[in-house]
Amino acid sequence: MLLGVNIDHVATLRNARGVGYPSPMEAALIAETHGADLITLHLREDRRHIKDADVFAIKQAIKTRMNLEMAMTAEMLENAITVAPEDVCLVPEKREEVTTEGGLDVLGQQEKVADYVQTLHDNDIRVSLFIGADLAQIQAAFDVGARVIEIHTGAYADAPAHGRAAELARIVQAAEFAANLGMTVNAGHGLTIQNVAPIARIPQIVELNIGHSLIAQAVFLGLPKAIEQMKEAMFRARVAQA
Ligand SMILES: CC(=O)[C@@H](O)[C@H](O)COP(=O)(O)O
Ligand SMILES: NCC(=O)COP(=O)(O)O
Repeated sequence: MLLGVNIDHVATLRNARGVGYPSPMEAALIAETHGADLITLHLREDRRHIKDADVFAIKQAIKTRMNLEMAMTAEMLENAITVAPEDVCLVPEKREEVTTEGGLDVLGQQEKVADYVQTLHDNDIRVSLFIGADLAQIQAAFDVGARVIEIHTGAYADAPAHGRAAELARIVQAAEFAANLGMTVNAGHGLTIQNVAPIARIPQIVELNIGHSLIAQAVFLGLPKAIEQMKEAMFRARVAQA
């Protein structure tokens, strides 16, 4: 199981004072040196954390691969084609949101999503759609040509203890459904060292993208240790499940 380290919130800390540190570039290089299988970053329309210069510079510097998260806008599409990351993950964005609240509504905009998927594929960029654990949305993702999805685990992560099992069951069913379609299944959002194991035990999920909680842990433990702890938790869960 692969770990994508999302470095958005290194940029949040940097931007708090408008200085050049902590550097998202340095975080990306440390992360991939200490176990990250890929680097994920979300270039939001409002640039509240990651900036355009971060994306261009990090793409040149990393040795693993870049998973660039972006909204479906002409500006972001042009950026993606110029930067040419290995992966683009299309995510919904609302200016007023604190974080990504829901999955992409593929069903309600199939033609538009299909156009973005095709254009990115034509530029040799693999496309993942960030969607909720919703079978109709997964089918729509397949129908518009996407062969990778990232299941939004926020509802699971935010669920109260008595509601978590139901959210987990939805993710298990969604992962099985997507894998049966031949899709690559990733997952992410709100995952922590405390809640990651049940998600890591889902055999069809091949990659987790984790950012906020990992960077938070890094404040106290350092980034290498935080990554090591997360990979250990994922590995133990996987082995226990086997
Ligand atoms: C798409 C997703 O779940 C994460 O990448 C999240 O968007 C991180 O960025 P924010 O914390 O700014 O929402
Ligand atoms: N797509 C999920 C991601 O990249 C990281 O989300 P989070 O761990 O910051 O909530």
